[in-house]
Amino acid sequence: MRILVFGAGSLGTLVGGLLASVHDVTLVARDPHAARVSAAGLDIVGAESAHASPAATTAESGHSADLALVTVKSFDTARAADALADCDVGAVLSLQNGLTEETLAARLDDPVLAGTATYGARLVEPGRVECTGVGRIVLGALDGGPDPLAERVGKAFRDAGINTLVATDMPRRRWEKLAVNAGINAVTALSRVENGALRSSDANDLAHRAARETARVARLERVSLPNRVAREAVDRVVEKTAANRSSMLQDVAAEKRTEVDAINGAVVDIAAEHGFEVPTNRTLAALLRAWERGEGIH
Ligand SMILES: NC(=O)C1=CN([C@@H]2O[C@H](COP(=O)(O)OP(=O)(O)OC[C@H]3O[C@@H](n4cnc5c(N)ncnc54)[C@H](O)[C@@H]3O)[C@@H](O)[C@H]2O)C=CC1
Ligand SMILES: CC(C)(CO)C(=O)C(=O)O
Repeated sequence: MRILVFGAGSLGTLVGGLLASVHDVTLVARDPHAARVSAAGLDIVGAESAHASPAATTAESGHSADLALVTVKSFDTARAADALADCDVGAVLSLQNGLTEETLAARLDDPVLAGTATYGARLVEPGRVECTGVGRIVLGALDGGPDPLAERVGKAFRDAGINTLVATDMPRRRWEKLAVNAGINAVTALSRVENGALRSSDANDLAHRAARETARVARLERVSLPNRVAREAVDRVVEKTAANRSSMLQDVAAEKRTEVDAINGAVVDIAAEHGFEVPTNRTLAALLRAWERGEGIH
């Protein structure tokens, strides 16, 4: 399969590097990473280890591929979609956090698949990515149900040794992941604690409230996600990732823009479309945006 990875930073470089063992992969990245991969290939270290030699470029458009993976941060999705509109791709798959597939689907005529990733990745330096945890890619039709295209993409991932599940219930899975991220990411980022601190602190209640509100909005969107399931998902992920610093906490610590708009912000916006108020998500989003503005992050 010819695969374009749009936005090869941490996750895109790891997944693209693994896919390159059996597929024809091109990374769209920024220099000096793109130049380094073009010249000397890339090293995957940590929980996975390999040397891979995908093509790499800084050119955003004009590509042709069977599949485009979108791995930019959620706030760069619209720009990625506009660049992909000038590429000839058979399908698009997002592995991002937050609700980004709608942005892609609204701007592209190509079929858009939904995906989630629990692999951990960190770009250590140009040309070198660390796999900080072997997780799983889950992908499937954006609206749910069986999908031959998703099956083909899933097989291509598995052929490259990537732990992959093709799911027929992506709407529920996306909203459950959104509930987890809405609860854990914003609360840990604002209180500057590891995920495990949510086991016992007052912040635990805040995370549960954000997740329950997200479940309520999912149901308004006709996605079956009971409050209890969303709350238990938060508790399960807190237990499994107790020692982790959430991606949003890492962004705040590095004084980088967060993905709050595609997580808590998306919950607020979709709730508003239904005339529904989500005060916990609204407050969390407002605090994070106030921090971003205060830091001068755009
Ligand atoms: N890193 C991880 O372990 C995981 C990340 N994710 C999600 O995956 C997404 C990506 O995360 P990371 O890889 O950590 O972010 P990252 O910031 O390391 O990578 C994104 C890359 O896209 C590049 N990019 C953005 N616009 C571009 C453009 N127009 N042309 C070329 N390159 C462009 C950036 O330069 C950056 O290197 C996020 O939504 C994140 O939440 C999900 C699961 C795990
Ligand atoms: C699951 C969780 C909360 C793990 O830290 C995550 O997805 C993130 O940090 O973005």
